[in-house]
Amino acid sequence: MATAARHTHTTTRTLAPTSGSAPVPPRNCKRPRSGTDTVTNRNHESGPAARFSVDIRFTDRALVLLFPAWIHRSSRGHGSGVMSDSEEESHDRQLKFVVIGDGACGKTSLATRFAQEAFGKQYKQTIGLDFFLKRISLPGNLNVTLQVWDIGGQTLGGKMLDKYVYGAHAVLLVYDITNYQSFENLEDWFSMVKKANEESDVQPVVSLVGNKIDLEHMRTVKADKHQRFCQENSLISQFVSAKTGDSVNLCFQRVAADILGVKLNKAEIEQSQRVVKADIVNYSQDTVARTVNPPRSSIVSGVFSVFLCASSSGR
Ligand SMILES: Nc1nc2c(ncn2[C@@H]2O[C@H](COP(=O)(O)OP(=O)(O)OP(=O)(O)O)[C@@H](O)[C@H]2O)c(=O)[nH]1
Repeated sequence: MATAARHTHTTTRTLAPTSGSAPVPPRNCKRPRSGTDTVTNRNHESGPAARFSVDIRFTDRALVLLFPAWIHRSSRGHGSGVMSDSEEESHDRQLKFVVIGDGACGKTSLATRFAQEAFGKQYKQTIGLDFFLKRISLPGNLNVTLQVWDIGGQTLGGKMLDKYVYGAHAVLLVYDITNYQSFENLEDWFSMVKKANEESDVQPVVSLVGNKIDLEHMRTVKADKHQRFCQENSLISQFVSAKTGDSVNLCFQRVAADILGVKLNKAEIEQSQRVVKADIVNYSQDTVARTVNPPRSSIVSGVFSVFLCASSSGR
């Protein structure tokens, strides 16, 4: 992750529990502000433990989130702030996972299922960026904390997207298996990933993730199309359901294991394929807004105000 660059600014923001409202943009957007602001982040647990400060560092190329040390060592994501002495002493490796793909393909649901073991039927568009933390264990007593950056589907073509992606250890390219357009648009998302990391020494491990496999009967993207895309681009192939939890943990574990050169055995793979029984619902096309990305020229990118400010000062 890049930390040194010509123009480096640091500011601190306090991430507060959920309420669903978007952050208020600062009045002067010429430069990143320093000091502490309160950002309302809908994906964070409520309660005092969910409140913590994050240093945000802007560089020419990247946006870097610096989490407080206790979060790095905490065993649960999103601020379960109670630690034992032994936890205090351990220090995990952190990996940055960026989750991208069209709006409504299920990125937030995937991250929420993974980090919080929860699923919401209602669609709430992610504005800009949201993030989650979760510690996982890999074979060989290897603990690793995953920073999951959930990028709003409307950011494609926006100014900040390459900064979010730069320096990622892993990129999950997510599409909805019932929505062909969301698969087709992955070409654009993938091109952006390659461009963003052109000058980076480390290239991310990229995985193609077909989500909503609980809706197999509505599939419009054939599995062989998915496999071909993986073969042509050397991607890790995965199918998941954020709704049922099918293969969600495995999805993150496989990629983390690949990055760290760890082999998962059959028992570990089977254990990670835990499925939650879900009701079969009549999945009406009208009930879920399909915000497939429009042509590039008409994209309006909405991001946290602080990130827009960084954009205008970083170049
Ligand atoms: N049936 C089914 N529905 C899902 C699944 N994953 C997500 N959804 C639904 O799809 C809708 C969109 O999910 P989100 O996770 O908000 O999508 P997103 O990709 O984060 O969307 P943006 O914030 O616009 O980028 C929601 O109504 C979810 O409940 C899944 O695995 N199966």
